Amino acid sequence: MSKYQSFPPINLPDRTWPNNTITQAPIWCSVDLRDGNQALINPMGPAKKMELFRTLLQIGFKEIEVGFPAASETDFAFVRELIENDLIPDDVTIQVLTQARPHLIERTFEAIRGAKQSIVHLYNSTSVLQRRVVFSADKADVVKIAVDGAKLIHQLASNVKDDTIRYQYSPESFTGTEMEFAAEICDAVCDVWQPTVDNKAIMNLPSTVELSTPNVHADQIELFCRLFKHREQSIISLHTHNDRGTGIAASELALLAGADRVEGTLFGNGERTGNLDIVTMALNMTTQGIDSTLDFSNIKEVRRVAEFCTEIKVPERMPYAGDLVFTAFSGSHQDAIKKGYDAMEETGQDLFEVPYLTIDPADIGRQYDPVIRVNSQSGKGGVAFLVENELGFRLPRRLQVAFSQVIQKITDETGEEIGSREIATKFVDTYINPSATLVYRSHKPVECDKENVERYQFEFTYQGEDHTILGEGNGPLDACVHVLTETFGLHYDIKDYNEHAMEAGSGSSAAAYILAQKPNGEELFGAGTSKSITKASIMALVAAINRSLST
Ligand SMILES: CC(=O)SCCNC(=O)CCNC(=O)[C@H](O)C(C)(C)COP(=O)(O)OP(=O)(O)OC[C@H]1O[C@@H](n2cnc3c(N)ncnc32)[C@H](O)[C@@H]1OP(=O)(O)O
Ligand SMILES: CC(C)C(=O)C(=O)O
Repeated sequence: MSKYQSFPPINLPDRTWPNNTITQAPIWCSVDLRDGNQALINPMGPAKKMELFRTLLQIGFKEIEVGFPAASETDFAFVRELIENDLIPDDVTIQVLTQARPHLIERTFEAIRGAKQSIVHLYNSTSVLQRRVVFSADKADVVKIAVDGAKLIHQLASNVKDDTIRYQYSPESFTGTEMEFAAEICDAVCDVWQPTVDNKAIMNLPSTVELSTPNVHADQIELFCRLFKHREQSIISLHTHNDRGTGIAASELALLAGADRVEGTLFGNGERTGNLDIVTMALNMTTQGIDSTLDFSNIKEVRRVAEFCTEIKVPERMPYAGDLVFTAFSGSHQDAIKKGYDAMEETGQDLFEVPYLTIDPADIGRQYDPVIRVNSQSGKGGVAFLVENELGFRLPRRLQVAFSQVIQKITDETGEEIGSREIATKFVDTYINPSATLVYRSHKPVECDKENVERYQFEFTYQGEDHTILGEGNGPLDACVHVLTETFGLHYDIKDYNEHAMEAGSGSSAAAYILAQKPNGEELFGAGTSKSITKASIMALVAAINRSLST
């Protein structure tokens, strides 16, 4: 016999879940303060618990498992503090976990005394393996543990006035349990609790350990729902762990299979490989146009609190929240992202359609500017994107190509990433303010009696000497070209010209780009920016000439 064996498939040829789609958010329950906390090297103290609780409220959780109060004094005191200081909003229900042992159940009820509404969460393990090696119990013994626990809970709850207590049962290690037995034990618990359609019990079906592919998990949920007699009177809840790295997929498919509720934690903290990551699952819904009901519009703050409370860092590649997930280094990605943003701006469309991005980073409080970073693997698109972001210049295509070669040379030499500020500075130094032999001071129109000819008076400083010169042409730029050729012997033709208005607030109203050509065929770009488009274009021409003079 080999050391490992494959997980047996579920015999469900008429499964329906593959034809379903997720159309609405489930009921979410955060278990950060319980399952998340019990898995920490340093479990949270009261202050951290309170900070995390407040953050969970801000995110919008309406059900929060606040601890295992019978297991620890810290948890007990925390639950008391929430209740006694009236810190639980009216629309939020706290949940507390207990084993099916009388002294623990009794202590749990002491903890929740006075709560406006609470969920008492009873669990015992039901899997084949745990029955054999942990409890040395047969099925009947395991059902008895659950039923005895359920009876005591029912009895203690009936002493609490106003019916403020709801019931939850978890056949822990559900995924390693025979589905017939899981349904049998849940039905036995429900026979005690007598849930109704208006007052449902929660049946939480934990993938305590993730044992199979997500489709098998979905089969298990669908089959359970068929076998379970109290389906109509129950909320079916999921609690996936991530041992195979597919906890989110398992929960998503299990929603298709009929589940109503999902337990999980922020960024997937929890035992071993962690619980289901609610942030990712919720934002996956957002990207499908579904209102997740949770607010992650400031994901950086959620991450800060989670990292502080758990002392665990969110990895760089973590969906939505990781430092690098809105960053494209490679050229073709950068090019496509830039084109995507440009196309959206041009069409003014609402639908977010940018290649390589599933969500608008701004929707979760992240910024556009780190979307693209540049290293030796980058191309013109990324460089141009950053120049536009930093300076507002929309470079013509040929200038994008030319400038990306300038940057490529730097990144090849250093072997490192180059920041957007550094790129912007390089652009300005190269194309706007190269070292100046020729300085443009001013120009103004003067009278001219020739037909179709304009005359201008220019002021230049050339090689340190000031000059006031008259020039003629079909416009100021043409007149300038003539003046520079005739007065200083600077013979340049204008091969290409582009201009655009700058974004409001940039301080300049226009940008101009000129590709100037020397008689020997050499071509040089220059750029200029000014409130006057004419000035911007003369400055661009002068910048191109200065570049040629300095090489
Ligand atoms: C999958 C999950 O995450 S479940 C939640 C797990 N969380 C925790 O365990 C964190 C807090 N736990 C604790 O502080 C402790 O385990 C306590 C206080 C709950 C119990 O402590 P102890 O009484 O020392 O028992 P211990 O932790 O060793 O538990 C094992 C005993 O509980 C029994 N047991 C375990 N789970 C259950 C259950 N759900 N219902 C009834 N009995 C149970 C076991 O059979 C075993 O009994 P035995 O000692 O007669 O063999
Ligand atoms: C108590 C249950 C829900 C649990 O934490 C698990 O099975 O992982």
